[in-house]
Amino acid sequence: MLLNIEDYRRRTRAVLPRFVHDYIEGSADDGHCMRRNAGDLSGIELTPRVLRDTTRVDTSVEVFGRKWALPLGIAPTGLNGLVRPEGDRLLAAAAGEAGIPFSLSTASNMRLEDVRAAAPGGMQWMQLYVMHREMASQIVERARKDGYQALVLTVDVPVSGNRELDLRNGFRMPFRPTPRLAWDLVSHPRWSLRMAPRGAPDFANLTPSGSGAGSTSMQAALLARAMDQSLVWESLAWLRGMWKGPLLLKGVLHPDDARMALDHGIDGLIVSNHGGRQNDASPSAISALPRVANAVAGRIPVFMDGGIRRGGDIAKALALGAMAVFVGRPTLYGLAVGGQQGAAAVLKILADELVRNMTLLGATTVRDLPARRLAATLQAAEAVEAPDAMPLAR
Ligand SMILES: Cc1cc2nc3c(=O)[nH]c(=O)nc-3n(C[C@H](O)[C@H](O)[C@H](O)COP(=O)(O)O)c2cc1C
Repeated sequence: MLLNIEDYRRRTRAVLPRFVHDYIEGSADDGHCMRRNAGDLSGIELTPRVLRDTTRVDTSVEVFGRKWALPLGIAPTGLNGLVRPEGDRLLAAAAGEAGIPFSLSTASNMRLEDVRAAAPGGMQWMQLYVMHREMASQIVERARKDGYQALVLTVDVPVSGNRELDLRNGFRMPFRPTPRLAWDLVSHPRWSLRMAPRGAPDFANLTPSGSGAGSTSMQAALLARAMDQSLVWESLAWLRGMWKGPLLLKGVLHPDDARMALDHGIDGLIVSNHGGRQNDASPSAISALPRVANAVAGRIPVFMDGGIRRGGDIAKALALGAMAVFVGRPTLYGLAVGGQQGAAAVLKILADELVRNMTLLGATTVRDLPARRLAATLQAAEAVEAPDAMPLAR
């Protein structure tokens, strides 16, 4: 029975070849940071308030002038096409149906225009990796023309984290099957048959027009996450010159960096350690969240991702100052198990759990969730005081 995200996670192991499964599940070094994300979330307590009218529970939230049905979005993940053909489009459609945003990765396997066309009424954010400034400019320009609503600059990948599972599996781009990989494919015939008509997915946004896959060296550079390491705070003016809409930084954990972001006119922050895939010594996202939220003091919205596996985790993050959260792996599990429907089912599980949790907490809107009202116990956040109120969107 697929009752919860953990059920989907387990099923994923059976339906995907090992190298794809390990790519999703993998973390940096020894996985300490990834485990901290989950462990610190589990250590947070929210004390219910009783005898409140919870006949109607409203999970919606307004972000940058748009209404989200849930305080939840899909985080950018590269290589969704390895999980299912056209995985980017399927996830975007699932998010659109659920009334929540989808973030498209620079490392997507479909052209950003095609993803947008597949869910034109939906909310889509474009995630940016800067490998070459010229290429990044072209992606930003295309995203602007095509109506992407926010630009998310990922700042926690100056180099790739050490993903030893991928190395052991011989996973690289362009995809070249080794005997071991070939055996992996043969033992997962359904996945292989689904992939066969299109061949191995490649990165689809690396040429100016978005047609063709870009050079082999560019493909390899993106998989190796060979970023422009000269990107600094001052470089943000270059991005701002091209992008007038909401500009967010993803991967901020330190309160001083949050203050720097304010000084540089950033519109929103995503507190994230990349799902434990980058610096294994990073704090859990949930423990970093209240410090960042306090530093920002409601001036811009703060989001969070990393380890969200239950609706109750969403409530915890909102209690500690997030306006909304994102999930990375959970919707990939759904995609792996059941395509668009599977991703939709995962979102529904999280939504139903959130409604139940809010009801149990006596919270009828997301504004009832901030910590002081619920007497949250913040072991994970040490002595840092939880923010008083939800930050307001500008
Ligand atoms: C398979 C995979 C690929 C990812 N690719 C990207 C990416 O291309 N860009 C990015 O900013 N973050 C990427 N991330 C990080 C996610 O956006 C997000 O921060 C993380 O998955 C959240 O943790 P969770 O998986 O525990 O929900 C990726 C994560 C996974 C699991």
